[in-house]
Amino acid sequence: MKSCQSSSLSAPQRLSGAGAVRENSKGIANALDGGRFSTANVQAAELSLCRGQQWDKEQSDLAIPSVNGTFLDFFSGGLSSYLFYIACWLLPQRTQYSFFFLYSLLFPTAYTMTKSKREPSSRRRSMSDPLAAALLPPPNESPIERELRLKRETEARKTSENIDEMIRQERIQKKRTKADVKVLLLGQSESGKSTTLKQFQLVYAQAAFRAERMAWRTVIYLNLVRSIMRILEALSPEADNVDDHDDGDELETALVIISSSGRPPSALSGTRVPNYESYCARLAPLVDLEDRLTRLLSSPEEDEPTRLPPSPHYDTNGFSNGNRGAYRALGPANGARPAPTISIPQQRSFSASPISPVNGQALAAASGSRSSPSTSNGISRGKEVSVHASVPWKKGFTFGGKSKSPKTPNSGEIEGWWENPDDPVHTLHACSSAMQELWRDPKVRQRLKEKRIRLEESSGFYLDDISRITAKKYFPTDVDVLKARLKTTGVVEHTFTIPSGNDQAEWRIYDVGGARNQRQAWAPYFQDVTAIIFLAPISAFDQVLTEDPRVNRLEDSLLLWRSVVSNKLLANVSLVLFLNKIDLLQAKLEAGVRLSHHMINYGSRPNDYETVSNYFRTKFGALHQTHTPNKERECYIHLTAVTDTRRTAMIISTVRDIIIKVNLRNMKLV
Ligand SMILES: Nc1nc2c(ncn2[C@@H]2O[C@H](COP(=O)(O)OP(=O)(O)OP(=O)(O)O)[C@@H](O)[C@H]2O)c(=O)[nH]1
Ligand SMILES: [Mg+2]
Repeated sequence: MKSCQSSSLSAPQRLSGAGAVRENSKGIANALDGGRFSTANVQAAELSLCRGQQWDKEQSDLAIPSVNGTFLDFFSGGLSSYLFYIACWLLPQRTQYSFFFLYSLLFPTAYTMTKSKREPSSRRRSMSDPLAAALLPPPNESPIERELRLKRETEARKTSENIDEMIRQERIQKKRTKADVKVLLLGQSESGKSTTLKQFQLVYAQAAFRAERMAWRTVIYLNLVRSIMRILEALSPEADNVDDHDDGDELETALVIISSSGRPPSALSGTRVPNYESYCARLAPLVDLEDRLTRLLSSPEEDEPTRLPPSPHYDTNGFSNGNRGAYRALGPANGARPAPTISIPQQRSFSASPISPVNGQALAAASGSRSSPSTSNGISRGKEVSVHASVPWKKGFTFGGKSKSPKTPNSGEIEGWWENPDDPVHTLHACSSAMQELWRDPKVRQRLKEKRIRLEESSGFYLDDISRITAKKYFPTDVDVLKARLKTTGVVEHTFTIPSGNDQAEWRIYDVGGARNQRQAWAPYFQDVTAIIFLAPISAFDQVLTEDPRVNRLEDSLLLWRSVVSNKLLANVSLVLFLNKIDLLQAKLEAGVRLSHHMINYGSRPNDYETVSNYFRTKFGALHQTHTPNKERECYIHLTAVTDTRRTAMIISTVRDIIIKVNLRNMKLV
């Protein structure tokens, strides 16, 4: 009866579910004599197993009913034991325990009824209590036997306690090594949160990342088309008569960069682009294509940017109102997590005048649409189009379902799309040379410069790669996917299995929408969070918020950072700060944009990258020092350009080690 020997049972064996119980019941069955399966036998053996005692067959001889007894004896003892035995084999572990519990409640009554004729009352009572039955001293026990028995019992108790302690320790150890890590990516819109998440995918879920590359083709096409549309819009003579910031919701942050002093005079009467109308005519098919790509990525019913519930008064600390940025922090009234959505910012259409006779219809749909909110085919212009994350937009981009080729076995990507006449690549391919001419045209560049439009800072910038991207067999590279811009709304959870010492841990990373109307969705995710990676795009010191063109983006980042570091709910959460977009910062400073023009406090310090980046590091670090409710907490600051794959992979590895270390330390304290 090997399994009854507690010392030979390791803790995992004892915890290993139905198998262990079956093994035990087999041992019990073997121990029973000549088919004398009885309630007390089984109970005593099972209990001695549970208590870590050597099951003593002699104990089972304590007036056990047998199949040779009366019918009632058989029913209460024999039949029920059979039932128990069968249940041990058939039922899952949890059910076995319930069954065993019920069984011991029901049958002892019948059993004691049958035995009452033969047993003294004390024994009867004890037999109705399985534990007492198992521990009952033999009748006529001598003092020496008693002493031995008590010694045995003490040893058994000690063994049992040791096993319990082993189990407890194993549980703690398991929790430590397999601990779930929960990371929140926070920061304003376009700070680089989703790009950081893609970098995590590239490092820890490369196969899945690569398998999805094809789906990003649609987003990349849309990003490119929108860049072209923006240029045409900027060149439009009508655009000069309209204030660029009349409706902040419709602008993308990085597109139009206007200093606090307002529109430069050259923007109003500047360089004329003689080929403007010709460009409009040649690029007119892109108007429809833009709508089509937007539709492809959108949920049919969705025309609201977000479906977040109204924000209640949830704020306690942090997320205080900034002087200009009203941060209400907050979560849904019932604490429920809002449904995640992804949005693609829709752009204004350009205006062409006069309408080309060739492409007049397409252009007509686009022209004058500043005043008309929708196109001929019903898509709202100037409004963000949203797609719920539940919409499987990444799957099966067959563009009309006509792609006859199957998916490749390894990557799941669609083959032979270029043979499908409905594929958007054909329209792009046809417009490719016009797009390249437009982007290379020195007059166009001059006009954009006059209007202080720096498209190269804009998200989804693919204008230097037009010929590659519009090629019929274009296949997005990793970097293309990293650069693709798809605005997040709501909160999207991603799970990774990440090496952690000799083991692996499950990481849940939450990518949130960073626009102001999205921030109310963050708070419900603060609970149990292990670490926050906060992204502050420090290149944005001369830019304004899309949501509120009166607010400087860097100021918004600083206020948001202060709200996070001062939040008491997050007092014990590890903080990692990415001062992001340093590549753009460097380019901007080299182009002569002065930080002191936008941050008066910067004073007369040198305008070089080293000094500026150190200034930001100190400024953000000092905010943490001053406002953190936990003075022990360290804040880890990195200067990043999260579109740089190699560098970011190294930073992610460092961040992972930090988070694991801090997490382990915190758990030991718990
Ligand atoms: N050049 C450069 N571009 C970056 C960097 N980080 C992000 N981007 C680009 O900036 C754009 C916005 O980045 P996202 O990751 O979508 O921003 P987000 O924080 O998720 O924005 P929301 O979803 O609106 O909250 C993308 O097109 C990125 O490719 C960077 O360090 N350098
Ligand atoms: Mg995002």
